[in-house]
Amino acid sequence: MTDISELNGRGLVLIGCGRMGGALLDGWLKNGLRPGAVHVVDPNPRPDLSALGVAVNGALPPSPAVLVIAVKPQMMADVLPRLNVGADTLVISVAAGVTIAAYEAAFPGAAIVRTMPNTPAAIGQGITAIVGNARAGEGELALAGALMSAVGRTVRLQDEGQMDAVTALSGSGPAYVFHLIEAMAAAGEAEGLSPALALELARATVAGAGALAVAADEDPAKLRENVTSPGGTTAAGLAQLMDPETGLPPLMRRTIAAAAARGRELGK
Ligand SMILES: NC(=O)C1=CN([C@@H]2O[C@H](COP(=O)(O)OP(=O)(O)OC[C@H]3O[C@@H](n4cnc5c(N)ncnc54)[C@H](OP(=O)(O)O)[C@@H]3O)[C@@H](O)[C@H]2O)C=CC1
Ligand SMILES: O=C(O)[C@@H]1CCC=N1
Repeated sequence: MTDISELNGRGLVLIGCGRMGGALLDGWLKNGLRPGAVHVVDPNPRPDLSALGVAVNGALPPSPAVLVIAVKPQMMADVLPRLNVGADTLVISVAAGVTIAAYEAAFPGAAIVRTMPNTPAAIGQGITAIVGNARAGEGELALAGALMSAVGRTVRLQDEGQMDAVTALSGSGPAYVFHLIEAMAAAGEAEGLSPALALELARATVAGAGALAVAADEDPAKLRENVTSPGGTTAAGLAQLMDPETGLPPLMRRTIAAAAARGRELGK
């Protein structure tokens, strides 16, 4: 089954409808999941859910087709023991760090798919990495892929061991890019631009460069070279940014290593 509207029969339960769970839910509803087929559990649910026809904090179906877990990793010890799933319920997690083994302990025998989406999912431009346990066959992986494809691209991992690095790169990555926008705007202000103009230029530059990086045939290194005139302004800026000791590469190395290490800690 790879059409998410086919979930409309047995339904989907979403545990945690915050920033990530909410973005996923919006994508599913836009892509054929009936609101009446969705049950959300959340202590402070979004006010629009009931009006949409989504069941909120009511009795859960005993054997939904899919159970999606989108609470903070720190909540798992409290949340997982309260959940029951049917023999053929597919359990999908979006949580950082929490391992397939932890879900297998909570839901013995269940098909588990661990995923890592990111917040551009809110506009259908996310990227989600997907890996399943031994019980998750092609059908379950395809269903998880269909759900995540509703909010952007998907990639399958062969090895769950890659998930902390993926989380550090693409899961957390949007925050790094937003901080890049903040830092570029602040630097523009320091050079005399108004805050509004600096932010507009920084935002549009990152958006345009990101779109070009995806659309162009050339790789990012060639796109960078295309901007860089010998002896020009870009070369002067890049000499700072690409400094092997103080530039972006060692900083990004430390950034992603720290995020991946935190993912490993959250999984303990
Ligand atoms: N945000 C991101 O960029 C990404 C997040 N993730 C993962 O998604 C998960 C959720 O993160 P995020 O959406 O950012 O966090 P949020 O805090 O925005 O969402 C979590 C939601 O779960 C609710 N909640 C708390 N306790 C319970 C409970 N016992 N039962 C049901 N719901 C509960 C929270 O309610 P309340 O706020 O009232 O406590 C909140 O609405 C995390 O595991 C995170 O690792 C994955 C990829 C990217
Ligand atoms: O910060 C976090 O832990 C989550 C996981 C990836 C993005 N946000």
